[in-house]
Amino acid sequence: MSKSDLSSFHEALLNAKRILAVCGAGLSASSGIPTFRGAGGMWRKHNALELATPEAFRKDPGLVWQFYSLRRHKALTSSPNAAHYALAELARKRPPPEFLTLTQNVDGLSEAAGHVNCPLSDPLKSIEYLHGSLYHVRCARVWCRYSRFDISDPIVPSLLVPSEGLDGDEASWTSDVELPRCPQCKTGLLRPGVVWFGEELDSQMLKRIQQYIERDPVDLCIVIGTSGTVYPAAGYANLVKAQGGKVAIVDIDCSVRGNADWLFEGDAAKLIPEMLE
Ligand SMILES: CC(C)NC(=O)[C@H](Cc1c[nH]c2ccccc12)NC(=O)[C@H](CCCC/N=C(/NCCC(=O)O)S[C@H]1O[C@H](COP(=O)(O)OP(=O)(O)OC[C@H]2O[C@@H](n3cnc4c(N)ncnc43)[C@H](O)[C@@H]2O)[C@@H](O)[C@H]1O)NC(=O)OCc1ccccc1
Repeated sequence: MSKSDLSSFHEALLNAKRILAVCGAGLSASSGIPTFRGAGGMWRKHNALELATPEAFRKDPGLVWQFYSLRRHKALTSSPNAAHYALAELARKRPPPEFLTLTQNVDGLSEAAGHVNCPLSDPLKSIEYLHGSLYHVRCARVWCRYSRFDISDPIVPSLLVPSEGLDGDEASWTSDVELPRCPQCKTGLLRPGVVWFGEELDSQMLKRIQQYIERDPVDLCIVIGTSGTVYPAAGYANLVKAQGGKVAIVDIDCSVRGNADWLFEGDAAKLIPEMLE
């Protein structure tokens, strides 16, 4: 059986009682959302991964807010692709606890495709947002609990994304911009409600995922458009493999991908609908 044998994958999907999907930036790539490692992971001479840290925000909140204002603008003006819809469709056909999706993406495109958690099946989830959302903002002061859902674009006038976008010339952007402030404590800056490097993921969520994987063996793990370099997200497929479950990897470049039962090389937006039909 070749590793890209769709019929054996379909059979495994059909017979699977518990399925896990782990998604990364590659899932949203063909919706026009840049990946982290695409374009060398650089945004204006800054390493995107370095901007996603509490240290960067402490050092230059204006720069970090420009980075996130652009990503909010990009995500708000982008649409889900066929892979987002196919995953949402499978979630409807295989309600919790049959199918759980873990996404590292903060762009809201899975949600926009209707891939949402049904309150009736609480506390069981269809999808877990490992790294938060661009549309959830909260006070940066640890003792202030203020937060809100916010899709305004820009979130404050001075963070308007110049028409030529932020990748344009430096001049179009200054760092002493008027930043969004906390309306509750009046002293704190608001920050994007995403999990930055060095920050803990939501412990309740991590417990739910652990229970999902440990309660009954996961038969099939589908790893979609992720370089598998960021933890704990990158560890779940190996956990499934260690339990005797099977792993399928979908990536535009499978050349460096190791121990999987299936390797489907290509655009997730094209392959996922075929795999999940
Ligand atoms: C870099 C890495 C080594 N560092 C970590 O993992 C760290 C530290 C760490 C913890 N445990 C470890 C164990 C070992 C080593 C290090 C660690 N983890 C943390 O800090 C986590 C928090 C991590 C979350 C960070 N926040 C993000 N996002 C939100 C913000 C934001 O988005 O701005 S991570 C962010 O980057 C990651 C990017 O990875 P991908 O999504 O995979 O994207 P990438 O561009 O890399 O790859 C895209 C893939 O798609 C493919 N592709 C492209 N186009 C397509 C296409 N069209 N179709 C299909 N595939 C495609 C490409 O080929 C490629 O393979 C995503 O997770 C994304 O969410 N917190 C934590 O563990 O807390 C406790 C703790 C803390 C400290 C020390 C110990 C314990």
